[in-house]
Amino acid sequence: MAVSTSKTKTPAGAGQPTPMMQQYQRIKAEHPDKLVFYRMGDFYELFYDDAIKASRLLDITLTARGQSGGEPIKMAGVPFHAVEQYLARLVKLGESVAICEQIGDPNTSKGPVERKVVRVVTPGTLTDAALLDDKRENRLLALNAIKGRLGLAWLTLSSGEFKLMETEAESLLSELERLRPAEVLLPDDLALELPTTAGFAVRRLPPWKFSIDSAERSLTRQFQTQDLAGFGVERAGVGVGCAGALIDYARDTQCGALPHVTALSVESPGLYLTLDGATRRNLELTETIRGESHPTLFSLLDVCATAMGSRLLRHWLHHPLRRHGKIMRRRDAVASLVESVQLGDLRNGLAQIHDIERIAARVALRSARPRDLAALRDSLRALPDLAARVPDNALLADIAQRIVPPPVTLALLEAAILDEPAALVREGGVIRDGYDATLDELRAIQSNCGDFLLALEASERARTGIPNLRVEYNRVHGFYIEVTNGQTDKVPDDYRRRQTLKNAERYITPELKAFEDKALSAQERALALEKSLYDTILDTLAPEVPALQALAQAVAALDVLTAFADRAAALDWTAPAFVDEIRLDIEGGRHPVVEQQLLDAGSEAFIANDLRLEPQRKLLLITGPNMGGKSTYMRQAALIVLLAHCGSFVPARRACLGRIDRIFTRIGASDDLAGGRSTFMVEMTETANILNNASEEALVLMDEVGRGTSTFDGLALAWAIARALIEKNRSYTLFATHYFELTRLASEYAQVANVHLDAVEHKDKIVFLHSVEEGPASQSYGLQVAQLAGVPRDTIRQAKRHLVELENQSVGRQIQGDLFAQPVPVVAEPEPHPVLERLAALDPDSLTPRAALELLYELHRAAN
Ligand SMILES: Nc1ncnc2c1ncn2[C@@H]1O[C@H](COP(=O)(O)OP(=O)(O)OP(=O)(O)O)[C@@H](O)[C@H]1O
Repeated sequence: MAVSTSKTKTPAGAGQPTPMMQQYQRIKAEHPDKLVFYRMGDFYELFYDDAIKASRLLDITLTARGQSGGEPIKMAGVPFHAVEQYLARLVKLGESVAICEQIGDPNTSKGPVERKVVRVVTPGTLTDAALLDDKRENRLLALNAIKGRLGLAWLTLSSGEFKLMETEAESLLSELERLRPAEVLLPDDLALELPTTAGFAVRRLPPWKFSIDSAERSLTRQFQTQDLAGFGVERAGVGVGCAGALIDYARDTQCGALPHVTALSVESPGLYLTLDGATRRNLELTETIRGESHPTLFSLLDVCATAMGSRLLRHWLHHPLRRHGKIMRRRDAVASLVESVQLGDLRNGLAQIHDIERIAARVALRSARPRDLAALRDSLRALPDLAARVPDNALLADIAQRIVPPPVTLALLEAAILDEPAALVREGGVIRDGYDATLDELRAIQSNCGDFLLALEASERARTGIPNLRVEYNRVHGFYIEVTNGQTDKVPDDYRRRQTLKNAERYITPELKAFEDKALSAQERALALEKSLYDTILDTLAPEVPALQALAQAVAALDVLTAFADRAAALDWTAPAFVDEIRLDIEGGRHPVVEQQLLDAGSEAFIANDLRLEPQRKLLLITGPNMGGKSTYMRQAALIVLLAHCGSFVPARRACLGRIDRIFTRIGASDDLAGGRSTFMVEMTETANILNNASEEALVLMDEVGRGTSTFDGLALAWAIARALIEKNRSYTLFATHYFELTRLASEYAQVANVHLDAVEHKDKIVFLHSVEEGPASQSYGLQVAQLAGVPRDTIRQAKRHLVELENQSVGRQIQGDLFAQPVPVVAEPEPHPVLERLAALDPDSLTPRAALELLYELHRAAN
């Protein structure tokens, strides 16, 4: 727990606020929605409500100091040297912080030292290495919706990537899942509920910030262009408005320009396979359903040697390509890498490369530290060797061509920066000897210091006859001559006492004083000179930033392709083939993550399975016992398709993929309690999305749809949904179900086939075979699985008895058979109403008028 002990002026006195508090209030008024970290000496202090909030969020002590306007001033503080760790925590909690530094000189200023907000830290605009996750992009996103059109613009400040798109308003949630922003900006008059559990901070801005006019002004100013014609954004009006709001916001947070954000590009929706939010979650691409980072497809594949590679891999997994041409370029590059004898060396070479992308951004933002520049230099130096190892292939040759170090940058860094520079410029020890003559001279004065002191010591010993006299230096007292107490009577007249110790006296002489002045001023001047040389180096590097960013992208792509090759070789994956047809043909397919888990656990080997879908066989009804492997089989199909579309090899013996435009999944039960939707409601919302949007090129996975409601409702729904998928959507469909009745669809439709996962009973135990066979399953083994799970034997026995009763009843009534008799299912035969029974039984001709009237009253009573 940090306790503020700042000794600087306390805001004191009742009545009028002190000048310092007036200054604080002025600054706070400009940042009402942020926590203001107000620098006071060695602390950042927070006041009033900010202090209360920070003390709660950061668990720091809340104090009160002095009064302002008759009220005690609440205050909390954090030490300046630990500020990063507090910022990291606040930003994680979605807070934004304005950092207000002392920029005036406390010794010369009258009244409070001049202070200014020098940067604003918000969740979506982080660039500090200490606050960023190496393996994840940090995105700021702005969105708006006008007349059913959704505009989105997003910026990754740590790389300069700036994009926009326009799409239908319904895509909002899936786009948020795809882009995973850290912070979202939207107009404050937009009536839109964003998911509260999505892990991003939300900031509402005045609507005019999103206007096209304002956006054009901000964007042309940013890019220094006359208009936006060169960016191809004319047809994305809502998106342009978002881009404008976003760039203004990002500039404000950095309190200055963003020189590395040099272009804006439009992302067209048809570029990637569409994956909705549920699908991304269900397939556990980068996070498990429980939100953990392991085991996922990403954790299996991420053997990238650089952080840039890891981030690009994450991006590729969420953006599988659609066009076969581009995919095959990547796949062929992976194939050449798999074949290459240099693969190991390439990976070692990549491991030498630091995070050029983020360093370049810090250069642009002028926050690059000396060690960033040293790391940049070492990385650039390693590039030619890396490029030389790239095997011969079209895409790889393109990449190799782009990983050439910019010669001027490398030469400058090699000449200017020490091999291992100090962490901070103000400590000195950053600029290499020989880079600047004046700096060399100033440094020579300091390093000659030692010789001078030794010579002076010898001559003073000779002059005074004091053999143990010493000439020394310390930071507090400067230079001095030390004489032990027994010898002080020998001290000459020109010695002036500087300090008295217990056993010795320390003196200074005019000669030593003159040397001290020269040495200390040389040191100060050297530090100031290093600082200004460093600033000039940053200036010189700034125009190179776009080239460094392009270079970083190329290194990242090489890294991901190399990681794909490593995985392909290590995990025995094969290159997929692509055809321009409707077909999905997988031989010996495996689920990559489940397979690895089985391997890690040392259990039985994963059973590979085939899958064939084509226009004459478009829907597979998958039956089989619980735990049989239905979900695994379905998910592995989606993962193989997705991996293939990323350019990776796939876990199969052979795979041939036709045209696919989307992957939909309706898998597993998940309550969306925060969104106020029950399991069944989530299930039906996802199903509605599929039925409304899946085309014949979509891959649809339906896992036990209908199980969230009563048996008959569920069965009837599953039946109708399957028919819609066959007749209307005609998508590639895998439909797992426990409703055996659905297996009859195969006799009704030629495009439907039954497959099942097998199990056998062995000595009252069930053994899962995990192999997919043609035809429907013969039984469900539900009770055996329950027994396996440890349900008490008594309960299992009772269940068995009840099962027999149920089966007898259902045979007697033949209820489920009716479902398939007609296109419109009759779910259950209703019990005949007593009134109807009575009416059916009577003979109207035999009734008197009076008896008829009485009967009418009687029936009326019965009906009510
Ligand atoms: N092909 C396979 N080879 C080896 N083990 C497998 C295979 N498929 C599945 N398994 C194992 O069986 C477990 C259960 O598989 P899965 O969840 O796919 O079953 P399921 O049929 O969907 O069950 P439920 O109907 O209860 O949802 C997996 O966690 C995995 O350990």
